[in-house]
Amino acid sequence: MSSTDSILQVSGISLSFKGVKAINELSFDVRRGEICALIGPNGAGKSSLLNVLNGVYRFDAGSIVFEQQPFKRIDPLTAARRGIGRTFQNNALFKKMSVIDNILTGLSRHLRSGFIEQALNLPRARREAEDFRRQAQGILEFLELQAHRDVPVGKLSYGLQKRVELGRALIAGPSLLLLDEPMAGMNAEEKQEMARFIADINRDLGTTVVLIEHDMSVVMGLSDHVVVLDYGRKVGDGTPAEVQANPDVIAAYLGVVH
Ligand SMILES: Nc1ncnc2c1ncn2[C@@H]1O[C@H](COP(=O)(O)OP(=O)(O)OP(=O)(O)O)[C@@H](O)[C@H]1O
Repeated sequence: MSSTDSILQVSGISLSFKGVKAINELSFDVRRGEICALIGPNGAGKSSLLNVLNGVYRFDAGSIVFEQQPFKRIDPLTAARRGIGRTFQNNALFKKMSVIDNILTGLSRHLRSGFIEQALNLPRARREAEDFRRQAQGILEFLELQAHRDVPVGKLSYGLQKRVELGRALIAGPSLLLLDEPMAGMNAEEKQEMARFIADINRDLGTTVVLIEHDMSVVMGLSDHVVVLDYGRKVGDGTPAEVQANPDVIAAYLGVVH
């Protein structure tokens, strides 16, 4: 793979918490336009890795190149501005706010008008607000959430709430979308729907996706590329079929109940 094919190059990164190596000399590439799944037993370092990739944690060693630009001291705001979107394991939506207003919170980092302009509802702030609502409307349609537009998020089913969270990450137009267990806690039907939306985002919007998922049938059906972690180290990297046949991966999973 040439370097222009890859959107993300992780080279030899390590991260420790008081002597615990959460990530240990990890290297892998994510190809532009692919869906890459991160799998591995509990505590393998998957969430820590997503936290490194969107600037929540700072890695101790190694290097990361995103969109041909190195990043060392990136923070979540800069990561978002550079095109890295993220959802979390436990969603952090505003339960009393409507679906559309929750989705709009995903744009607050992109405001061009200042606080005073917004408070006084000056023309630039007004135009910006209209622009943002149009974008949110587009996301609602894409994720088939129009019927729930004005409903407080807390009144929606769990599966729909997770879809709103996806919309909130999507409205900022990320080129790389990091999803931390997007199907956790869902029933089979909700999982299938979420998998369909992730595939649609990837195909129709061209968004590269890196996701953490425990359900192997979802991973195998949805991803182009699978990276397997165990104790912070990479133990497998390839297509779903390659990874499934890898003896090290089988060993890492033996006896592990997910
Ligand atoms: N903020 C933190 N402080 C201290 N230790 C941490 C912190 N975050 C993660 N760890 C440790 O780093 C290791 C990797 O944890 P991490 O949550 O990244 O694993 P994971 O693969 O995402 O697990 P899970 O599937 O359970 O979410 C674990 O030993 C964990 O206890």
